[in-house]
Amino acid sequence: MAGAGASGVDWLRREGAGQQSGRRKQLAEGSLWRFNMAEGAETFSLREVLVAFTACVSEQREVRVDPYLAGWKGLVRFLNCLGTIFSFISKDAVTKIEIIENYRNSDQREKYLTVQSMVEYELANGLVDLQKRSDSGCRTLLRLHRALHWLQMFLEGLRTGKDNSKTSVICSETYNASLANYHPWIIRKAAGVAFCALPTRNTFLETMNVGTAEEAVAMLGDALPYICEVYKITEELYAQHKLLDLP
Ligand SMILES: CCCCCCCCCCCCC/C=C/[C@@H](O)[C@H](COP(=O)(O)O)NC(=O)CCCCCCCCCCCCCCC
Repeated sequence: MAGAGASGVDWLRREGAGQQSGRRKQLAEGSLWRFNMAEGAETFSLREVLVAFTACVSEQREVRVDPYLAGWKGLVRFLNCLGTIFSFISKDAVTKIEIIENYRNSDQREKYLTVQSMVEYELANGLVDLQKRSDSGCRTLLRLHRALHWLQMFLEGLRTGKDNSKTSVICSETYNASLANYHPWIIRKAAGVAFCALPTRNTFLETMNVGTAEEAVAMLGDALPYICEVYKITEELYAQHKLLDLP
């Protein structure tokens, strides 16, 4: 993939974005993700999150659900480290992650192995409500998918920002340009207040537990193309099936 690995940081190739290694096959099957997530409970490392997203896209360009959820779980852990002011956001993300995880643990788990198989299965079986809010996998994942767009822009803003830039400004600008369009006034207001509690860019990058701010920036540069790819494939799939406006 263009861009990935170009900076000479080889953690991505080692960890998941390289060839179809034995470990990647395990990742594809999902077992390792569930194991890791149970083990890794309290700590946060950006590396773990980014590795999860780099392992999402299969050779057939399908988006694997388990690493997708593992990536989000890691982000939620990070959000929890930032303080209770963010709990209303992490609670919502957890609810959505759990809805999809429950499908992955149900009798129909194989149908939810990839986003493509989930869409096909739910549409073919009339499980997607086009008129009103439901707990379908398609509708739930769409909320995370929209948030992934924000994440992509936010991480890019952090990566390219100046040393002394304000994380709160990067966060609110990217939020206003993406996710805010789907949120009512009250949520936008609460989010705006929470953003004010964010530390400066360099402190924020150091909180990611991957070394210095420069090392975190290099890692973001390596991983972002993979996050963009996950977003793009999902966006195209949802557009093709006219699912982008699910209530
Ligand atoms: C770094 C600071 C993180 C700021 C997070 C920015 C995103 C702000 C999202 C505000 C969401 C507020 C909570 C409620 C949302 C729901 O109304 C709304 C609609 O749901 P519904 O249709 O079921 O009613 N839900 C959503 O849009 C899904 C939101 C999911 C947000 C997950 C955000 C996780 C953020 C992780 C941050 C990690 C920072 C990156 C570091 C490497």
